[in-house]
Amino acid sequence: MTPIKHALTIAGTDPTGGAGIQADLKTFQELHVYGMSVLTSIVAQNTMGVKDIHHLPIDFIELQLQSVIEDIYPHAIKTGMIAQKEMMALLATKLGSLQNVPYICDPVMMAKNGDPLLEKDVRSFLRDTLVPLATIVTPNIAEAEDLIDMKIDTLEDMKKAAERIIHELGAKYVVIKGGSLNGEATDVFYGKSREFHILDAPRTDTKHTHGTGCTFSAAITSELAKGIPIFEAVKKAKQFTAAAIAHSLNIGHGYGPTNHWAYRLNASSN
Ligand SMILES: Nc1ncnc2c1ncn2[C@@H]1O[C@H](COP(=O)(O)OP(=O)(O)O)[C@@H](O)[C@H]1O
Ligand SMILES: Cc1ncc(COP(=O)(O)O)c(N)n1
Repeated sequence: MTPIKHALTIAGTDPTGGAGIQADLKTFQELHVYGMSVLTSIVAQNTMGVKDIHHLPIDFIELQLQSVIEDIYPHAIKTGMIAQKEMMALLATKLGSLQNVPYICDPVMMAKNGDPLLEKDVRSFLRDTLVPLATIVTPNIAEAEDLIDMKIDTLEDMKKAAERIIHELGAKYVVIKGGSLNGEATDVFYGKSREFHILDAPRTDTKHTHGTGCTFSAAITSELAKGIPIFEAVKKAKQFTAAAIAHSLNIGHGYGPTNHWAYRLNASSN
């Protein structure tokens, strides 16, 4: 029997189930990894936007993390919405002390409608604390622009930004997600081997992309938990997310959620 792999997400919540912790757990389950979660912030949000955010006390985040680690040791860990400097400092200490656990840093900054999940003044702290520890960091265009303070309009810009994220900020690998640029849905993968890989998928003409970034990074986390090599993990995550967007559910009144079970249905019909 294949041994069970466990993945942990440390992130904020989305009560409508499309993004944040909820999207991560659905993705882990679909990719046959046992999912665990540590909550950082409880977010009153839906597909239309963010109404309010309640941050959990630092001691309580630490206690949740300790409760998981001492009992069911994760094979991979991702962070999503980490909104306060104190949270970043705690997680940098804790994640820095874990040996050989792949760490996927999704530098979440805002919801799909543009509402902030992370205030501007703490973004540089994220860049300096968590990003350098990452096995892979997964910014979208706006997040990459923020991390290295440069405008990104073209594929060439994405490649330059990827180089700077690796060589200046210190993550091992990066995938910059091009979902918000025009044309195909093109992402750029780059890392310590200094090779670029361009990941293309046809763009689905839809506004229902709430939670795509969370889903993508959670899928990478699942594959790394299974011990899959990093570029293979990113390719699988791209396919998983593309299927989830292509078969999005058309529910809610704003930027609707993706379909986390679409990849499974596609796979079983092939
Ligand atoms: N309309 C779309 N059609 C197909 N793929 C998409 C679309 N929008 C985003 N993607 C893909 O979904 C993944 C998540 O990207 P993106 O939506 O840019 O992240 P975020 O949610 O962090 O803004 C990337 O692989 C991106 O290329
Ligand atoms: C708690 C939380 N985390 C992240 C996102 C962004 O999601 P995405 O960029 O995947 O649409 C969100 N809306 N809420």
